[in-house]
Amino acid sequence: MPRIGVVTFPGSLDDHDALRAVRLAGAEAVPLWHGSDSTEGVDAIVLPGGFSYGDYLRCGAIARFSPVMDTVIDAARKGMPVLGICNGFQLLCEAHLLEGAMIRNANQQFICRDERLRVETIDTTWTCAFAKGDEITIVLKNGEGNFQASPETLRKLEENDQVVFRYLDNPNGSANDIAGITNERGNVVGLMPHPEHNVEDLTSPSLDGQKFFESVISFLGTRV
Ligand SMILES: NC(=O)CC[C@H](N)C(=O)O
Repeated sequence: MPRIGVVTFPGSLDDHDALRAVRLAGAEAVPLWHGSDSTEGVDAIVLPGGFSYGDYLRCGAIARFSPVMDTVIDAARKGMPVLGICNGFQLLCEAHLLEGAMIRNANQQFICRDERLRVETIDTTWTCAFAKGDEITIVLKNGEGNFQASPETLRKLEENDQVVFRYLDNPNGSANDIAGITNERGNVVGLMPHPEHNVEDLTSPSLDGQKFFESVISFLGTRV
């Protein structure tokens, strides 16, 4: 059974939902602590949503220096699947595992609502169970979800097929309607909406989040 770690930082909020989503998808969920420099031999890592270090400086700017991040960065560079959800996506940008940065939502408000997204590429470890062009519903909830990057970086992301999700109805001013991106290798994915909240009928209008976790489990199963 694949082992998927979820890191808890001071101020993480959605680590328990991420652990539950991993378990429901059929993998072993391994809690990881930000202060440890070990990732306990896991096969993949989720950086969850929340308010690490109270969002001081910029969201994710302090958590990026947690001891565990050196190990996460090293593993990601060697190809380990890493998923950053919301605060986790902000953290991946701060750690330079993904390009671009998040600023305040264009309306200066915290936005919490279901979002329609289009899956733009399935060539990643976290989206291979989708079909290209799938339209899915995933909940969004953040204050700094407005993705921005230089014109050169945006061009590169588009040309290399590194835009993974786009908003159908851009809620926050993100450049090119970008809701999520990947690195060149396709093993590191970050997105602002929260797939771990869309895995159960009881609490969600869609189960579209399940496929993120099924994707990585199927990817890990094909790897020797
Ligand atoms: N849901 C989250 O992960 C929130 C991320 C961050 N604290 C923000 O408000 O933008």
